[in-house]
Amino acid sequence: MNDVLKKFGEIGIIPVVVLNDAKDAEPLGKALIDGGLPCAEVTFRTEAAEESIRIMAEKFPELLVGAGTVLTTEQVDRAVNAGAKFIVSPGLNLKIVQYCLDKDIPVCPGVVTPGEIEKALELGLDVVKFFPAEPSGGLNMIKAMGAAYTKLKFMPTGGINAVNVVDYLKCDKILACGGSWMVKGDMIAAGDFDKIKEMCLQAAEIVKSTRA
Ligand SMILES: O=C(O)C(=O)C[C@H](O)[C@H](O)COP(=O)(O)O
Repeated sequence: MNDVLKKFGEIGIIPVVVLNDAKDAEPLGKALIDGGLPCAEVTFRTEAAEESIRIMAEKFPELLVGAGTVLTTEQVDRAVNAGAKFIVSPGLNLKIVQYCLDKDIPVCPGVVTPGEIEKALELGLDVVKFFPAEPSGGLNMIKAMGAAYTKLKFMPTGGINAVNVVDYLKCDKILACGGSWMVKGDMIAAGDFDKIKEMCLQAAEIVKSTRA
C-alpha cells in the first residue's frame, strides 16, 4: 500500500472539509493538527479549495493535505500543483484514476458495487472509498461485499458520525473513515476553531479506543 494511504490508516478518521474562504485554511489546519487528526480532504466543491490546499501545504508540512470531490484531471493538476498529497473522488472515474496512477499520485475513488470494485482492482488499487457509505448499506454492505475481496480496504464516507464510526473502525476491512462531523461548515463559518479542535480530539480518542 502506498505510504499516504498507510498514513490514512494511522490517522483513522479523515476530516472532509468544505472551505468557502481560503482565509479559514490556516486556523483550520492548526485546529486539525492540535486536535490530533493531522489530515484534510479539501473538497473541490468550492472555488477556495485550491488556494486552501496551497496555504495548508505551505504552512503545515506535518499536515497530510489532499483534494476531495475531484471530478476532472484538470482538478487533479490544480490540486497537486497546490500541494495536495492525495486525490479522492466520489465515483470510480477511470480516466482520473489512470491519470493519477501514471503520475504516482495516491488516489482513492469511490465505489458502491462489486462491478466498480473489480474495475478498481483491475487498475491495481488496494484502497477504495465507499461512498455514500450510510445510504449505500453502511458497514453491513462493506462486510458482505468486502468478503469477496480479501485484500481490499475501504474508506467509508458519507453519513458517518461520532457514534457509528466506532463499529466501522473496529472492522478489519476499514482502513479509515472519512467524515465532516468534526469540521462542519457552521463551525468554520463562525470561526469556532476551538470547537473544531475539541471535536477532532474526541474523534482521535475514538480511533485510539478502537485500536487498543
Ligand atoms: O463530495 C465528495 O467527494 C465527498 O467526499 C463527499 C463527502 O465525503 C461527504 O459529503 C462527507 O460526508 P458527511 O460526513 O456525511 O458530510
